[in-house]
Amino acid sequence: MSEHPLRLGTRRSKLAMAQSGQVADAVSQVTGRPVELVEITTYGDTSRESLAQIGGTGVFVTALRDALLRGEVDFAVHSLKDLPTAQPDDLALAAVPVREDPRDVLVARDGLAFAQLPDGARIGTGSPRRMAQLNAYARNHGMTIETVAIRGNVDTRIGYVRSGELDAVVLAAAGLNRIGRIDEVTDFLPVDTVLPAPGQGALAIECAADNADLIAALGELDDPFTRVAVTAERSLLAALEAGCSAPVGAFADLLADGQIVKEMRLRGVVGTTDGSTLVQLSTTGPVPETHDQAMELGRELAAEMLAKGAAGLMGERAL
Ligand SMILES: NCc1[nH]cc(CCC(=O)O)c1CC(=O)O
Repeated sequence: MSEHPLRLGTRRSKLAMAQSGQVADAVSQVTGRPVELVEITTYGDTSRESLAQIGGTGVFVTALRDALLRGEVDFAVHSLKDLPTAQPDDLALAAVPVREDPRDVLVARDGLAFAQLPDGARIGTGSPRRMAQLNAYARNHGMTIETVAIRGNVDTRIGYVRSGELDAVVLAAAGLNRIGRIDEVTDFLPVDTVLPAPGQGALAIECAADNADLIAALGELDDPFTRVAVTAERSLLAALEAGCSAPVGAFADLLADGQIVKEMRLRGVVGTTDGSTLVQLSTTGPVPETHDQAMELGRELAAEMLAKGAAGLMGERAL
């Protein structure tokens, strides 16, 4: 391949720079070419409006995609959970690298775990999905908590705890891992308590659909299992006709019998943000071998959830 560096378009937030830097290293290993980071500012980075007001996390993605399509950069790295479920024809999802910790975590004052929070504890999160599941858990365990809508980068969010304004905030483990702050976690929330966002913990490496050489080179970083798992999770989200700011959680994992992987399980949840109603279901089937099979698993679970009233619980996107 030629000598000129590959240009990786990235947002300039700490999280984006960290994950782009890690992927840049991996890409230059597999391609033998240097990779340079090209910083791109997105509307979501400068706006103080809430995510729902500016149209969801898709705003973070659009500016990077525009730069790709204009040929200003060769590829981009996204947090998969921020990617809209519809893949544009002119862009290729060249690789989904192996997923890291998909869980949500608590960063609380005084090292407190979730179960140790006092009555009336104020917990910050901007995510209706997290609110719905935390409030449902509290209701079912005789706790009273107050979920408080916040947004901002990781520093800002953890800052609310350090300043004493909130008792705790909820964040994704993967993000804290990538920026080297995982030691500030005071509780890892099991996926049985809080199902993560579809695709949480996974990255997406995207480039122009007509760049076959680059697609092939980046494909070295693809993890086929992560890809089918997140495909099923995102298919569920799409079939519920929900966006990335909807109160929808989904997680696909493997069920093994000893060392032998038997099946894939897909779990999904939708709920009201106050936690008074949750529709939570799971389905299990053969590990999908194709994109279409993974899509089908997501659609099947969505149909069952819709039959149980899921559609009526998704009107809360404004939170
Ligand atoms: N909502 C923004 C966002 N997008 C991706 C991550 C974390 C990394 C990931 O889930 O892959 C975060 C931060 C968070 O939710 O705490």
